Amino acid sequence: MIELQESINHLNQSYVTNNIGVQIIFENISYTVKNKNYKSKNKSKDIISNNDGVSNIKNLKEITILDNISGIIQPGEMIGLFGPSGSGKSTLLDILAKRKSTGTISGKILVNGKEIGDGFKKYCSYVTQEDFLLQTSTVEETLKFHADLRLPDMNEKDKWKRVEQVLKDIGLHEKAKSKIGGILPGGTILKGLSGGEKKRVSIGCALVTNPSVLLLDEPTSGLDSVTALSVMKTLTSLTQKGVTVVSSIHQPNILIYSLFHQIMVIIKGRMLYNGPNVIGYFEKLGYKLPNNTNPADFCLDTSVEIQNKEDYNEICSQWEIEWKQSILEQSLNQTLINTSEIVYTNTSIFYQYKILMKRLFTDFYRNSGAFVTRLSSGIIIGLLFSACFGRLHPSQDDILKIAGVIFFILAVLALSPFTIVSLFLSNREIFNSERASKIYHPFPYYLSNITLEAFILFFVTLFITTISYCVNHLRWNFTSFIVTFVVYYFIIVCSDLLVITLTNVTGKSDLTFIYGTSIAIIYLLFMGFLIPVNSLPKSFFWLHYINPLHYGFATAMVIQFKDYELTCNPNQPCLYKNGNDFLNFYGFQDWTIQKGIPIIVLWLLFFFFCGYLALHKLNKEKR
Ligand SMILES: Nc1ncnc2c1ncn2[C@@H]1O[C@H](COP(=O)(O)OP(=O)(O)OP(=O)(O)O)[C@@H](O)[C@H]1O
Repeated sequence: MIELQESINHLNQSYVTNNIGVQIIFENISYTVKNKNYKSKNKSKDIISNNDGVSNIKNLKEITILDNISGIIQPGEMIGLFGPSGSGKSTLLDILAKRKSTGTISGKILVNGKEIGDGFKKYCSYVTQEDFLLQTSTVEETLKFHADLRLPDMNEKDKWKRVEQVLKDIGLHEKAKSKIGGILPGGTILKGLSGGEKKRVSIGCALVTNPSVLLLDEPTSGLDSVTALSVMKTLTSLTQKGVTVVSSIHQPNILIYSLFHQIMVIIKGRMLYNGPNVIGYFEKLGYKLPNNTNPADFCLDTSVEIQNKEDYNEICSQWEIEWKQSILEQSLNQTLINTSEIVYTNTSIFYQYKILMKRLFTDFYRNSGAFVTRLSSGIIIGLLFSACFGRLHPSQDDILKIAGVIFFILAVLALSPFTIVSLFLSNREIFNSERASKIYHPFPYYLSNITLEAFILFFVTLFITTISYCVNHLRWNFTSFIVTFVVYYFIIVCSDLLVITLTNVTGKSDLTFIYGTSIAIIYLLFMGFLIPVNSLPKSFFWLHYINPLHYGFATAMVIQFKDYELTCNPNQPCLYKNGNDFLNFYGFQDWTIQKGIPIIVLWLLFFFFCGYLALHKLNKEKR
């Protein structure tokens, strides 16, 4: 008993040197999801009415994906989860890892005899089928990132020791300083690790907490047989240290098959077999392994054959009775550590922000091409249009051109953030995967991204404003310049946040462009330059109220024209004797900087929260 308590204490201190043995028993697990194709007019036909599979499914309100599935996973064993495609392997792994965010789950999961608790996250890790890794990070940085966020109680030195140990465990000690590599947002290819090595890094990320249970969804998919074997051998070496490994797998070769201590076979959401001798069981059912046949292939072929039989449900029910009577009874009597005492602690939001900021700036530095492109396009556009307008004078001839410069700068600032759509979408997959692992809260992630964006936009705006001021000779004094810069900066950040919101809402670049450009066109049209607000048709008048660009334009115009002396040409009619007359024409005579800037800040805050809500609530990966 004392030994068991010591193990728990070790685990609660996070830096575990020995794995606790973890047994998982799941009993009568069912998982149903709402049928999106369900037609309400078919409500009365919930009962299957004909033999056409598609129309039958349409008649069902709910689809059962797992149906009363039970099984046992013993400590320190390697379990292979077999079954035809779509049988429910990934669903079962998701449920065991507590990662299902949709549907209804019923049944019981016992970890060492006790109901699964929150501490499970501390000693269970999950490796998804796809590798979601930041391309520009090195192997050791990737592992350290996970160590920083998953081992809150450990000091820096011990975290590095842990990273070293994991590098050895996954056999990538030599590649510690290599970049992950892959296609960067924007299309540049960064040379890095092979597919097998990336998979090892994904496994390594799961291993930093020294988990006692490792769940893997098809860790060998997309790998050649040699690499697949080497990955599976790495997993086997973990079981020798006491880790329980559960892995779904498609058609492993005989060498990989022989590494499994136990096999679970699922067909159509039901458990067909769970134990060490699947071949013997199939023989009992009348299916004999032919000579020179890979047992894994035989296993899959047989399970497909059984699932196509009309009585497959009875065969599964028969197995369940057998399993409950023989295996379950014995397993319930084992003495195991009470894992319900293990607590899971998260790192603080500030610490998460710091770690995410560090990774983001390293990524930014290493992939600064996107930044240079954004900056240079800002400079080129600024130079081009400033040169077109040329040097402007406070005269009747140039007054409209000065307003045109202000309008054009705001239009450029409103449209330029569309360049970030692909960057946000590519990082979203990594975010979704890390969020599912619950290693950080979405808020510090969002805030760190906005911080970086604000940093980049600062320079873009500074260049455009300075170029325009210098070339076009706008009203010059230091305060005017600074206030104009602040207005422009807030407007570009507003547009950026709007694009981020749309990206998070739609999740697709084409939709973001369609909605974004439509909004931008409306904003530009009702900004107050092309049609002064007091000339707007009554039915559209309200549109300028919900237009941050209008407030930006009005404020920038006031900075430029309030009490501005204008010269008149004696040979031409003098339309505006001074800047105030011109502001009057646009309906900005009562507008002030003190009114404009707070309203723009409120818009900024509004888009900031919209962007966050879209990321937090609408961007959830539905599993
Ligand atoms: N949330 C969900 N909503 C609707 N259908 C779902 C949901 N989750 C899973 N399914 C369906 O349940 C079935 C089982 O899916 P699952 O991914 O678990 O199968 P699998 O055995 O892992 O398949 P594969 O080997 O091809 O990856 C599939 O038909 C899948 O489309």
